[in-house]
Amino acid sequence: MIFSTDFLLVHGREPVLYPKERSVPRMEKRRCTTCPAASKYIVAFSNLSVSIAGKKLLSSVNGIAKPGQLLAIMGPSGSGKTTLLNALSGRTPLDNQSSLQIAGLPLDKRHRRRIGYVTQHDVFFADLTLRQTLKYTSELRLPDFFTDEERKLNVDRIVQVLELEKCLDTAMGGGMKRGLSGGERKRASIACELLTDPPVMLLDEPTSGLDSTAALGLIRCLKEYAKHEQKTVILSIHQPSSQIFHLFDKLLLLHGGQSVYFGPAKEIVEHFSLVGLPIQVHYNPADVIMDYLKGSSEASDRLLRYWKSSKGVGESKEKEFKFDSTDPGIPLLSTQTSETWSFVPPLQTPEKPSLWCSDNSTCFCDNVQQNEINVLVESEALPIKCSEEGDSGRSSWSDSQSHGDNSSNCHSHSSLLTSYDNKWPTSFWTQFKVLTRRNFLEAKPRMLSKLNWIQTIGLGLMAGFLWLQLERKEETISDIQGWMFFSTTYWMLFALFGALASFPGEQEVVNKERISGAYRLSAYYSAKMVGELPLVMTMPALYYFISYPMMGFHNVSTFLLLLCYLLLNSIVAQSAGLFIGALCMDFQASTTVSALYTLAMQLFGGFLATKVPPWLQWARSLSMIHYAFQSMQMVEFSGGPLIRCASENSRFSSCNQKENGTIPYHLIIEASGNPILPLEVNTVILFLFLLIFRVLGYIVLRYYRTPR
Ligand SMILES: Nc1ncnc2c1ncn2[C@@H]1O[C@H](COP(=O)(O)OP(=O)(O)OP(=O)(O)O)[C@@H](O)[C@H]1O
Repeated sequence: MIFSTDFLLVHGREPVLYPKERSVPRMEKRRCTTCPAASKYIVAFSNLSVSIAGKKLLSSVNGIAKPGQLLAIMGPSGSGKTTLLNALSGRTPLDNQSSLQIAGLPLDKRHRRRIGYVTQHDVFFADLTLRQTLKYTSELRLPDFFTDEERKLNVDRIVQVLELEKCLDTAMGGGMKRGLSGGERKRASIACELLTDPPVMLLDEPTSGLDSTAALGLIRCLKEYAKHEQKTVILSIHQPSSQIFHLFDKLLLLHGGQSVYFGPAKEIVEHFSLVGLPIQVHYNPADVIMDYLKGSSEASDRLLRYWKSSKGVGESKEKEFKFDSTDPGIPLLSTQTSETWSFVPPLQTPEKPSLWCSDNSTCFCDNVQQNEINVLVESEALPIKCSEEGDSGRSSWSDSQSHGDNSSNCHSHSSLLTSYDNKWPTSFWTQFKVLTRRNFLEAKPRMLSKLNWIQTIGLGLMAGFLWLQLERKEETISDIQGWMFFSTTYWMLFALFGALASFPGEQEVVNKERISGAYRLSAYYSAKMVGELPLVMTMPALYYFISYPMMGFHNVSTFLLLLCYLLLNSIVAQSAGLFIGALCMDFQASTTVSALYTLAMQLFGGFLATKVPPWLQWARSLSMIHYAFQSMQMVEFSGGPLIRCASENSRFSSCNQKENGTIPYHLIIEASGNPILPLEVNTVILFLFLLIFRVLGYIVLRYYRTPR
C-alpha cells in the first residue's frame, strides 16, 4: 500500500480536505499565517502520574507535542504507552500535581471532544459496512452546515488517501463475524477520526496488523498530515522499522511507567551513547533501544538514573549521576556474540543537558514544569500576526469556524477556544435522525434474522393448528384463554430476552462515540427506542397474523385491538429488557434477573394461578402479563360472538337460569379470580410500565453507566 506523499493531494485533485464553499462565512483574503487556528493545540504534560487501584502506572512523565510534529511514544509492552495516551485524551484520571494542558488550558470536556483518539482495539458495529460506518460518522460528527455532497466528498477523499475503496462494501466485522481485515479496520478507525479534522490526534499502535510497507505508508501519511495541516499527532508504537523511526520528530521513551527519554528522535543515538549504551550505525535504533529496555535491568536503570539526574526529576534530583569511567557499558542483546558487542566509554553527565535542543527555534524546555508549560504555550500562542495573503485553501472547517466573519480574522488564542463552545457538532434532530437510521440498520440482522422468521412462522402455524377454529362455547374458554396467555408470555419473553444484549452489545462503540462528544445520550436513547420499534413489532405481528385467523376471525376491530395489546405487551417487555441489560451489562447476571422476573410475571399473570394468597395479591399488580392478558380477554370475549353456555353443568350461575344463554365477558374474567379493571385503566397501566422502564433505562445509562 502506498500513500500519497501529500496527505491532501490525491491524484492531482484539489488539495482541500474540507469544502471551501459553505454557508458559514469564512476568511477569503486575510489569514493568520504564523499561527493557523489549529496550530495552537500544543499538548504539554508535566509530572504526569496515573494510579489505578493504588498501583502507579505512570510516574512523573513529561513531554510536549507541537502542531506540525509527530511525537512517538515507545517502550516495551506494559511500559504505559496506552495509559499515557488515555491520560492525554482525558479518559484516565490523573494523580494530583500532574499537569496536562492542551492549547494552554487544562484539559476539559470541550477540548476532549477536539481530540481524535484511535484506540488500540477498533470497535465498530459488526454488521454495518465500511461505507455505512463512514457515512454515519460524517453525519454525526461534521457540523450541520455541511451539505450531503460535502460530507460525501470528505469521505471519498479520506477513503482514497487511506486506500479503503476496495472494502467500502465489506461489513466491518468483529467478534464471530468476518469482515474487514485487521489492517483495514485500523485504517477505517483512523478514517473515522480524520473525518472530524481534529487538531490533536492520538493513535495507539496504529501500525499493528499492517505489513511493513503499509505501516510505513501510514506513518508517512500521518507525518504529512501533521505537517501540512499543522496538527499535533501523538502515537504509540511498539517496534517501528528504521524507516518509520526516522519519520518521528519527537520521541518519548517509557519504561515501567517512567520516561527515560524525551526529545528529538534523531538524537536518541547520541543520548544512548552518552549513557553508555551504544547503538551501532547499521542497526535500527528502535530495535536496539527495545533490546536494551527489555534486556538487563542495568540498562534501563542506567537510562532512568541518567534521565532523572539530568532532568532533575524526583528523588534523584539530589543525587549526582556518575558513570564509572571503567564501566564497560551494557552489552546489546540483539548482537550477543562477543565479536559484535560494542562498548563506548561512558561519559559524565553534562552539566547542562540539551539533548533535544538541536537549534534554538525548535528547542523545547523538556524539563517541563507547570509554569514553564504556561510560559511556553503563552509565548507560542500570542501574538498572532496577520498578513494579506490569500487563503491557501488548507484551513479546515474548524479554522473557518474560529475565523468567522471577523474583519481582521485574527483571533486570540482564547477566542479560538470559545469557537468550540457549541457542545455538540450537530443538532438534536440531526443526531436523532441519523442514529435512528443507523440503529435500525444495525439491529435489523439481529432482530429479524432468518432463524427468527422461521421460528415465528413455525410457531404461528403450530399455535394455529393447535387451537384451530375454536367454537365459541363454555367448554373452549380455557383454550381461547390458553392461546392468549401463551401469546402474551411468549412474546414477552422473546422481546425481553432479545433486548438484554442490546446495550451491552453496543456499549463499546457508543462509549467511544459519547466520549468523543459525537452526540447526546438523549438523542441516542430516543433513536434506539424509535429505530427498534418496527423491529420489535414485526415478529409478534407475523405470528398473530398467522395464528389468530386460524383460531377464529370474528371482526376487524377485535382483530386489530387484540394485535395492539399483543404489541404493547412486547414493547413493554422490550423496555424491561433494555433496562435490565443496561443495569447489569453482564449477560449472565441479566439473564438470571430476567428469568426471575418473567417467571414471577407469568405466575401472577392470571391464568396459571387463579387463587393467589391475599398477602401476595400485590405481586399481581406488578405483572405486565396480568394487564395485557386481562385486556385481551376483555376484547376477545366482548368483541367477538358471545360465548355460549354449556348445555349442562355450567359453572356460571347465569347459564343455569335459561337455556341457550351466553356468558357475559366480565363473568369469564371474574371466574379466573382476578379483580377486573376497566380496559382504559389496564391500558394506562401498561403505558406506565413502558414509561417507567424507559426512564429507568435512561437514568442508568446517564448516571450509572457513564463512559470514562
Ligand atoms: N486498570 C488497570 N488496573 C491495573 N493495572 C493496569 C490497568 N490498566 C493497565 N494496567 C497495567 O499498567 C501497565 C501499563 O499498561 P499499558 O496498557 O499502558 O501498557 P502498554 O505500554 O500500552 O502495553 P502494550 O504495548 O502491550 O499495549 C501494565 O502493566 C498493565 O498491566
